[in-house]
Amino acid sequence: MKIDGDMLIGATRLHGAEGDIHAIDPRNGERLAPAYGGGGPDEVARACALAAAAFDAYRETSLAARAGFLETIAQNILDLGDDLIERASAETGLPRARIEGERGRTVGQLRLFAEEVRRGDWLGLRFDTPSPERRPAPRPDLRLRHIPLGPVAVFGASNFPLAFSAAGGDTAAALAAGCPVVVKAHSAHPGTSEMVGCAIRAAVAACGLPEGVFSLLFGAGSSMGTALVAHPAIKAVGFTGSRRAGVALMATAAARAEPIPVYAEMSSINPVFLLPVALAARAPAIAAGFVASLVLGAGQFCTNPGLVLAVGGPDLDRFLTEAAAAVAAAPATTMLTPAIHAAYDAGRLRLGAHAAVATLAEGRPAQGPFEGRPALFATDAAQFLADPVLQEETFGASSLVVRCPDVATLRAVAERLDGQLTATLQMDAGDLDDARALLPVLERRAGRILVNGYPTGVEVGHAMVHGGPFPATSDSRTTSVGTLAIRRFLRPVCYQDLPQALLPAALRDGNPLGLARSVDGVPIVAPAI
Ligand SMILES: NC(=O)C1=CN([C@@H]2O[C@H](COP(=O)(O)OP(=O)(O)OC[C@H]3O[C@@H](n4cnc5c(N)ncnc54)[C@H](OP(=O)(O)O)[C@@H]3O)[C@@H](O)[C@H]2O)C=CC1
Ligand SMILES: O=C(O)CCC(=O)C(=O)O
Repeated sequence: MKIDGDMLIGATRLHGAEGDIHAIDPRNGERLAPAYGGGGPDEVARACALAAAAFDAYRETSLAARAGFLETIAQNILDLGDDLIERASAETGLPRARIEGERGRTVGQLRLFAEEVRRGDWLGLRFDTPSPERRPAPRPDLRLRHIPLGPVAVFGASNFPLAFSAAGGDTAAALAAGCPVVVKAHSAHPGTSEMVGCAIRAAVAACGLPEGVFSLLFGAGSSMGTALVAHPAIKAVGFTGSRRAGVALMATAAARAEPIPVYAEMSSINPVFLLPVALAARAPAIAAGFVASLVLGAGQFCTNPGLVLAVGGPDLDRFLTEAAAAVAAAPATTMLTPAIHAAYDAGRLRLGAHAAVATLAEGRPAQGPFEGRPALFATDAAQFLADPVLQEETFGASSLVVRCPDVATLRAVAERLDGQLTATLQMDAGDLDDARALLPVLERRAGRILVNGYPTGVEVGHAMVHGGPFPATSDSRTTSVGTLAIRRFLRPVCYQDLPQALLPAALRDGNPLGLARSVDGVPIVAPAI
């Protein structure tokens, strides 16, 4: 597919005039054509006006039509074929197989949301039956459904050019909810974004939807991204990236005349707790699994295991020997962008130079210009607690092991951790009491708790939570992966004593759409239709 470097503002292609953006192939540092013209306030205003104009029509599309739209996007992405795989690989340095897997996840995610939309449970229909005879006051007829919030701004993530970008989880969830979407493409993969944007735009046209359902903008985050979040038509924001940018967007959203929710997924170091019985029984196997997770994708996952906590002693020493050997044997790997590589190297060198930190191993030296060397560091619990810098995310394949004198200290350290996306326990049956004591702490700290696995690799499903307390995310009540993510873009509306003719179909007597509902607090499953 030919790419032009244009923004997609509804059905119009437009080349921005606010400075050129070039993707860089991080495998060799070469600039990739074409140049993408950055947009400014005019393009933001145009995309937002179209999105606002599309909202009422789009949000009242039938569930079947909306699901069909999501499925058409999925098919159109697949139809981009190898061009998409090659471009995404060139723009990110991620290998083909990874991009192919990510495309499968992206398409699967859209299809899962299509099923979710059709089922309609997310409308959360509730009925309180009226009681005109009730004294002292009659009870009104109350009916509740959830409606979409309005146009959503989505920021593509550098580390998932497909699954967390133009047609990624935030876009899929917002479109499923009935919200038009304006994407601010990540400047690292504009070509991939344009291709996927075209696939969405073609689906908009094929499904007969208003053009403003989807727009794609290019431009600098700090100017155009900020203008997008500040625009009055935008009613919510989905973001995956750095804590700095996420916090800036939260501040912009909070300072608006009408503040709006920002769902930002930011930084997490994903602690892995090695409990004593498991460590004694299988230190080498745990080390092998841990290092595999650490170096996966050059460590460029927000679920990367950046912190390990264990009780010091010979069993931990065995783990460290094995893990250090595996890290030392691991190759340096191309990182997503020159800036991400530079930030990783700076973080790795800062940790290595920290007076309270020992360098246990570094991976093989870099061969290419933007390759990151894996690294493993160690400190002890007292030092870790004394310096908050040691809790900061080093985005890449770097991890810090914290030696604790006993299990009570392990728990005390857990109490002091920032909010996390995940917390992992390596445990055997003999660790159950320690695990039970840790669990309430981990529940307060993390969105997902795993046993005997590793945090990288997030399953897209109905029970997944990819979220957690700040700074893992800006709103711990939600998830950015899985069908529950649709809730971020909905709000409840109660209809009191409306005549049947005025009620939305989902709330009319006789359940004409055949949807699940609760009546006077009692759930009633959807009839099979
Ligand atoms: N938690 C996670 O999953 C991830 C964390 N990161 C962290 O982020 C670092 C940088 O990576 P990157 O992906 O570029 O992440 P950034 O957070 O820097 O950028 C993400 C998006 O936000 C935009 N942006 C940047 N600053 C602002 C701002 N002040 N106001 C509004 N929008 C802004 C960027 O625009 P522009 O296109 O102009 O850059 C980009 O579109 C990594 O080194 C890593 O530490 C990265 C990826 C994922
Ligand atoms: O590991 C995953 O599948 C998702 C991770 C993620 O959200 C991220 O790295 O930004």
